[in-house]
Amino acid sequence: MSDADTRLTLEQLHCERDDRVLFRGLSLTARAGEIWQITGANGAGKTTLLRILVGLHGFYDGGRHWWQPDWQRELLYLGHQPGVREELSPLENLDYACALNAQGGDAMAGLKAVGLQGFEDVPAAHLSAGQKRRIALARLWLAPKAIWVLDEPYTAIDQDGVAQLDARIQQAAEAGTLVIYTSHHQVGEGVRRLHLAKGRAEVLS
Ligand SMILES: Nc1ncnc2c1ncn2[C@@H]1O[C@H](COP(=O)(O)OP(=O)(O)OP(=O)(O)O)[C@@H](O)[C@H]1O
Repeated sequence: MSDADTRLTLEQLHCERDDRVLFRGLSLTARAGEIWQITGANGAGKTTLLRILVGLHGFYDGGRHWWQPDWQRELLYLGHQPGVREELSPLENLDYACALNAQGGDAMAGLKAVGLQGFEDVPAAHLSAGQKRRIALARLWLAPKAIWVLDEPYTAIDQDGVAQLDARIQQAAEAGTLVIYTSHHQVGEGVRRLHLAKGRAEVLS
């Protein structure tokens, strides 16, 4: 691997919330084509770490991190909540998200890929939790981005959807995308693991 493959570097990151250390001394390098799963118990700091990485959690206590140049243009971030507007349809939600994030692609094809064909014009308020999550996930099937940061992407997704998402993540990584996600699922083969626990952050694989 060359330096050109480096997408993200963390150097001695340290974060406390409410006087509780979430992680300290967190250093790692994440490269193109790697898949990183962040694990840890509820409240361990997984969401906080992702929000720090994408610039949504401005205050933290030490260390630094930096991305490849132009990372914001290359970032596809899906937060802990599906982030859909209830009054809009899946198609409108996806168009809106793509416009906000400068992402192109065929929205209908994305919705079809996540099994929402036939629901494209139904207000999101009338959809199930899993279907709302699928609206957000449809972006993974649109124009490619070099960096995916996904907070609990498997939440509310059924077994077939989980298998499909696993395959999509693998496919993206094979095409060079760096994928970082949080999940309580078992860590898959070839996936690197960062575990947060009791103020410690350990790279386990
Ligand atoms: N809005 C907030 N204000 C203050 N502290 C918060 C806030 N949100 C979370 N925390 C604290 O930060 C810690 C880490 O929360 P975070 O959401 O990052 O955990 P997590 O590992 O993602 O948990 P989960 O698996 O439950 O999603 C928690 O212990 C919580 O007490």
